[in-house]
Amino acid sequence: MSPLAHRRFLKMNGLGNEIVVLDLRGSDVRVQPAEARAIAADPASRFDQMMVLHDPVTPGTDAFVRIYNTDGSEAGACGNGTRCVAWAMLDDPAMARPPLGENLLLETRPGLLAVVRVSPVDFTVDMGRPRLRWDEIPLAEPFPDTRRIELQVGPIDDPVLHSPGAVSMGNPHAVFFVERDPDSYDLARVGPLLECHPIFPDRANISLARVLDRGHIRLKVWERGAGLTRACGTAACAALVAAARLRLTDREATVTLPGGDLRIVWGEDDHVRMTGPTELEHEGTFAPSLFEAAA
Ligand SMILES: N[C@@H](CCC[C@H](N)C(=O)O)C(=O)O
Repeated sequence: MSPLAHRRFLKMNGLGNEIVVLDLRGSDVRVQPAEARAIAADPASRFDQMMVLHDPVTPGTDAFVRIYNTDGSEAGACGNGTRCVAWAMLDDPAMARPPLGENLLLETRPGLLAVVRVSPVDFTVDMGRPRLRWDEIPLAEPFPDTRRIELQVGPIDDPVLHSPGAVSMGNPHAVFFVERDPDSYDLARVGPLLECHPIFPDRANISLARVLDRGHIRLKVWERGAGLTRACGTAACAALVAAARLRLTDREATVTLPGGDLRIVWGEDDHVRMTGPTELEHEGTFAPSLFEAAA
């Protein structure tokens, strides 16, 4: 039987980005990709990302968090999920471990994330420094300037999408700036092709960004390993960074996604901070039968 059978989980969302939080602290259980896919396929535990809590690795941190996409792949970062983890670790009766104050320090594969509570359900996450060098993103070939990389969709002399900014927020992002409403593009069709384009050796999250004014971006995201989602925190950070690098916006903006608004600030200390809400939907336990096909 899978060690995940009968485990309790929380189904949450961050602006409609579907998140499952699973606490594996105190055990050495690791989620296998097939188990993650089985959990995502069940309507009760459907997720865009599953945030799995493990015992802290670095002294002074509150937990080590592994992040799984719907397709079972692991992601280095998830902004909306990080806020949900913070809520769970502070407020869920089974996951909260006093004495935790109102702040947390979480660790993920790429680094540390400091989280500050700003209301009962809103959190600010310090998402760290954007990585902008081609080999850090990573891209498959050298681009001295990642503000606009050579990549286009459509006819060579009249592309539909072209020259995205490339940014890593702990995970790879390509941000295409568009003139029309992002909903008027068929992102469900071009997203999978761009996600797996050979220029992105680790695949990439693909965003369409329309700058409404210097403090406001409208964004739609095709997520690596998860598809179209209602919100993506790291994509919102990447879009603000890509836009500010091109002087299209200031270093602070509201990013409006299908699920709602995130406030993003790229500070003078080079750290990107994201503020947004969390919502608890329900809790549940994984039925053993969920994992039969995954065994
Ligand atoms: N929804 C997340 C980002 C999820 C990770 C992504 N699909 C990847 O593989 O990098 C967010 O809120 O940041």
